[in-house]
Amino acid sequence: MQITFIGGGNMATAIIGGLVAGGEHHIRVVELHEEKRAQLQQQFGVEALATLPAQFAADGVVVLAVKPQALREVCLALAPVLGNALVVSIAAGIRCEALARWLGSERIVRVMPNTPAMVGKGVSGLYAAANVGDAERAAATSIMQAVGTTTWLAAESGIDDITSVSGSGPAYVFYFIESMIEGAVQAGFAEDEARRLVLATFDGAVELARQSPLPVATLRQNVMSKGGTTERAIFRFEAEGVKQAIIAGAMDCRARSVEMGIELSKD
Ligand SMILES: NC(=O)C1=CN([C@@H]2O[C@H](COP(=O)(O)OP(=O)(O)OC[C@H]3O[C@@H](n4cnc5c(N)ncnc54)[C@H](O)[C@@H]3O)[C@@H](O)[C@H]2O)C=CC1
Ligand SMILES: O=C(O)[C@@H]1CCC=N1
Repeated sequence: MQITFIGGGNMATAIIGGLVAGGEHHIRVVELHEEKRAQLQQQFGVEALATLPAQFAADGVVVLAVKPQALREVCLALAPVLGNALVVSIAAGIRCEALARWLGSERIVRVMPNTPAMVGKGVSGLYAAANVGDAERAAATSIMQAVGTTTWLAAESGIDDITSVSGSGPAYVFYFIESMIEGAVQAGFAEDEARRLVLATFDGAVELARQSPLPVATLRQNVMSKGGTTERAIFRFEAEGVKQAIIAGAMDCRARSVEMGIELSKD
């Protein structure tokens, strides 16, 4: 499969990294910045172009991986050369209706990936415009499965939902990790050791949650001895509204996805 990425930034790099590790595809990247082109070429051995190619293979897939604010311009430039290629947009917010209008094509799949794709542990939500066929859906699934797990969403609004969970979720987790590292440093550990301990704690806790038949809340309660140390920490989190803040943050994230769709699809 010929896969052309438009935009070679953070998310494209994560997906390309996963695809290259899995082998087999012909990958091209169109990227404005020379430094990033050189980096992509050197790191992954992919073809890196400064401008859009003149044509795409009939079974080609174009992955739109620029910021949502740049998408309209990119689509308008792409329209005359797109031919029959399938378009996979990973941009947050922008609806199929706007993409179809700009591209003059309805062969569109929206995907909400996440950066752990870089290490083969991505989570991607997929949604296809109404008249996208099974072969195109299978092509999009196979690209995203090369870098992690996939789930098809029945409604386009599911993309807003999953953005607030797995799309943006790695940042929530990194925020928690950062906070625990800062706590460990305050407790007296050197930065390196703090990082190692916190990451191992996350690894262990996630693996336990994965393997255990118990609800996550029970696993938490099992750490909290009555009158003990953990209880003191969790009581503080509850008093400070940490859980409510995380839930509210995720809801704000979802609302921003809806808002971006409206804001950036007008023209
Ligand atoms: N970073 C993340 O965790 C996730 C990002 N996304 C979506 O992925 C898209 C890209 O996000 P990031 O990779 O974080 O942004 P980024 O800013 O790292 O990458 C965008 C790249 O596109 C390039 N670019 C801009 N205009 C271009 C043009 N006309 N032609 C070719 N290249 C052009 C830029 O030079 C930049 O390297 C966004 O639409 C975002 O909503 C989706 C899921 C997760
Ligand atoms: O923050 C953003 O807008 C993008 C979409 C999901 C993750 N990063």
